[in-house]
Amino acid sequence: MNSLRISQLRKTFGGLTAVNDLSFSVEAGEIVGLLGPNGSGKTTVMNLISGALAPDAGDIELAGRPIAGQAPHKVAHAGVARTFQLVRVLADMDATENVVAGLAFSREPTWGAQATARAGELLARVGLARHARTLAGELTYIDQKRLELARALALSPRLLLLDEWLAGLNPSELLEGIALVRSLKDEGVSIILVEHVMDAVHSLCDRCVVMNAGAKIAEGTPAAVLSDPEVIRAYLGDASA
Ligand SMILES: Nc1ncnc2c1ncn2[C@@H]1O[C@H](COP(=O)(O)OP(=O)(O)OP(=O)(O)O)[C@@H](O)[C@H]1O
Repeated sequence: MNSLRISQLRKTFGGLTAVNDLSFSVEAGEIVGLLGPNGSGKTTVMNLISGALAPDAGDIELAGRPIAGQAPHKVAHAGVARTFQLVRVLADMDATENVVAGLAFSREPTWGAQATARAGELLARVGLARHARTLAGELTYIDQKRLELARALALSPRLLLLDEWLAGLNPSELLEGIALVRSLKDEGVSIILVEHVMDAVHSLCDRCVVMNAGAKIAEGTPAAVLSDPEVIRAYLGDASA
């Protein structure tokens, strides 16, 4: 049971309410798109789920266990892994070592030859087999994104948080990326996708939650929410601001 339940989640920064009584859930093997204009609170929600930030109020439960306000390593052990909007890799270590570092922090840590072999499998999975010994800092931007995903998968996540992971890919890389994300869903991983690439949202998301100014303004299938007048107004208002 990989489901995530978020209820009445709230986070303020000084006088600004970045997340305003937000509630939604993600079922096992479901991909939920978290959408909204710039500054609507999406990354803050990801930070609250992963433990990078503690909420001011509200509950977050993963597979029935409360995780809100716990330290990031505890949340990771509970089964939450993430990629970042701005890629974070260990630049002076090679791709294999980056993934081995992830494996050391997983729920069932592995080291040595077993970890190296597992890292090789994960690198192959994300299309990086030929760069196993390339320094992470020397990888292209796209390959660093792949590496970050391999490291997230090293945690054997129940829930994967993808923050604009498909942004900046060329059309063929995008198709590969979409197929990869879909294969994770097929394995039962629950996924929250923060994404501005609408082709990806349409083809991957079972459901979308749309935020504006910290609050949920719509929830439903990609087609339904993206034709919702309030959603269109929120995006156009943002674009013309
Ligand atoms: N650490 C922080 N301190 C103060 N304000 C913050 C902090 N983090 C986010 N905010 C503010 O909270 C609001 C929501 O920001 P957030 O980054 O969550 O939005 P977003 O929807 O992810 O935006 P984008 O699509 O541009 O990444 C913004 O007004 C932002 O300036």
